[in-house]
Amino acid sequence: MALRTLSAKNAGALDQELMSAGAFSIDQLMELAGLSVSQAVYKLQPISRGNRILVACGPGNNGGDGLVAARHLWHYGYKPTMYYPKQSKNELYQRLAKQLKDLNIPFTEDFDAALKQSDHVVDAIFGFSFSGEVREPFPKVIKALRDTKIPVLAVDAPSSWNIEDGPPDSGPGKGFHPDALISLTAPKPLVKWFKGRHFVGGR
Ligand SMILES: NC(=O)C1=CN([C@@H]2O[C@H](COP(=O)(O)OP(=O)(O)OC[C@H]3O[C@@H](n4cnc5c(N)ncnc54)[C@H](O)[C@@H]3O)[C@@H](O)[C@H]2O)[C@@H](O)CC1
Ligand SMILES: [K+]
Repeated sequence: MALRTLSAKNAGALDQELMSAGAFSIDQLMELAGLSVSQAVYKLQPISRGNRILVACGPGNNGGDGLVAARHLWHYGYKPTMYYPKQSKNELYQRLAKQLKDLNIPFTEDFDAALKQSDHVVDAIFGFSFSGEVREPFPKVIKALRDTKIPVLAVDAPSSWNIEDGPPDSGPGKGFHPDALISLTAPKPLVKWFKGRHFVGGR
């Protein structure tokens, strides 16, 4: 089936439209996005085959989706661990992080050590607003995601991929092909290069 895709610009415009004419709030959209991410993990990684989920969160809304997903995963019975090195001062993310801390979900600064003790990883580092070269502290994280044998679910985009042109030719993301992808609202043009299992979720 041919998939219709939304460019980064149009995906941003659609979010704006949902939050104006559509009367949705950002919290609501993020909650639906994160819920979908948690449901994709539930399908990909039955709890009986390992419940340790490492959730890598970036500084923007893609990271926010990861924060929401982790809370739902905890309630399903998984054991999430958070890697969230660039924590935003934005009130929405602070509330989401507090909700996780109140559940005693651990936050780690050592991504490599946490990866070794995980059964599945959620890549919620960058979504449709990623551009340019990957900046610190994320290059080593992207490399670890590229090299690990542990299955990776990418949220909205494999982090470091160009939203329109797909996998990068150089840099830490060269050769990074996650096992699964969940597109939010609608797939982005990069899905043309994606070969793994694909879900669509969110509003
Ligand atoms: N349509 C939907 O259903 C929704 C989408 N949401 C999510 O929001 C995402 C887009 O969120 P944002 O626009 O906040 O942006 P992103 O989360 O994609 O990334 C922006 C952040 O990454 C940083 N960044 C960008 N390029 C970088 C680089 N090269 N190196 C290091 N840091 C870099 C920026 O400084 C910014 O902090 C979507 O992909 C999706 O995951 C939801 O949270 C809300 C609902
Ligand atoms: K991502």
